[in-house]
Amino acid sequence: MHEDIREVLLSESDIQEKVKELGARLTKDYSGLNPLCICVLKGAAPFMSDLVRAIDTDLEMDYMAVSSYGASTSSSGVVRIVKDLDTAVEGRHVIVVEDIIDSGLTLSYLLDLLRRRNAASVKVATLLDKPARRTTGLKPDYCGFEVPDEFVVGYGLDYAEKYRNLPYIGVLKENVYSD
Ligand SMILES: O=P(O)(O)OC[C@H]1O[C@H](OP(=O)(O)OP(=O)(O)O)[C@H](O)[C@@H]1O
Ligand SMILES: Nc1nc2[nH]cnc2c(=O)[nH]1
Repeated sequence: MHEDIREVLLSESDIQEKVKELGARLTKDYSGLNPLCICVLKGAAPFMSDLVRAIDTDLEMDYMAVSSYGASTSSSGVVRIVKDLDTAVEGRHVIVVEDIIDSGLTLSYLLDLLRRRNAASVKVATLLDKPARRTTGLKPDYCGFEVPDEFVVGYGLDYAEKYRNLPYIGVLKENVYSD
């Protein structure tokens, strides 16, 4: 799989250092609040699992899976819940954990839903932000890195379900898409 990568944008140590930094900020901001960290499957799973271990205060974890209809490398904005939360969010301080915000459509839908369920607060922690493609006014509260307008893979992010287990973030060679 490494041979399919044209360029590494963020190395494993870049990512791990940033995760520690975000964890320290979240520890400070959420101490005593017992936040509910919601991982948006599947892409955010590696980030969630590293991030929660960098947060040094009580928290709970839950998982949600949504699917957006559309082409494999872009989001259509139509979102369907594939797996809902097991936890009631009413009155909870929620942190939505994402791997990437691109158009922002997936997250806009989720934030609306969590607010309608009367969460006490809803904030967003994302590893990557691709602001060039935003079609909503959404801005993450905690963000690891801004990335250019390119399709990235690794550390949870896939192309056709591959590359999620790369420990770094990279861009694929052109021929991978045509194969
Ligand atoms: O800002 P948007 O344009 O809505 O795109 C961002 C969403 O796209 C990716 O998920 P994807 O639908 O690829 O599912 P996956 O996490 O299971 O790979 C990513 O994990 C975000 O949830
Ligand atoms: N793998 C991957 N999924 C995405 N979903 C939205 N943007 C991206 C991206 O750049 N890479």
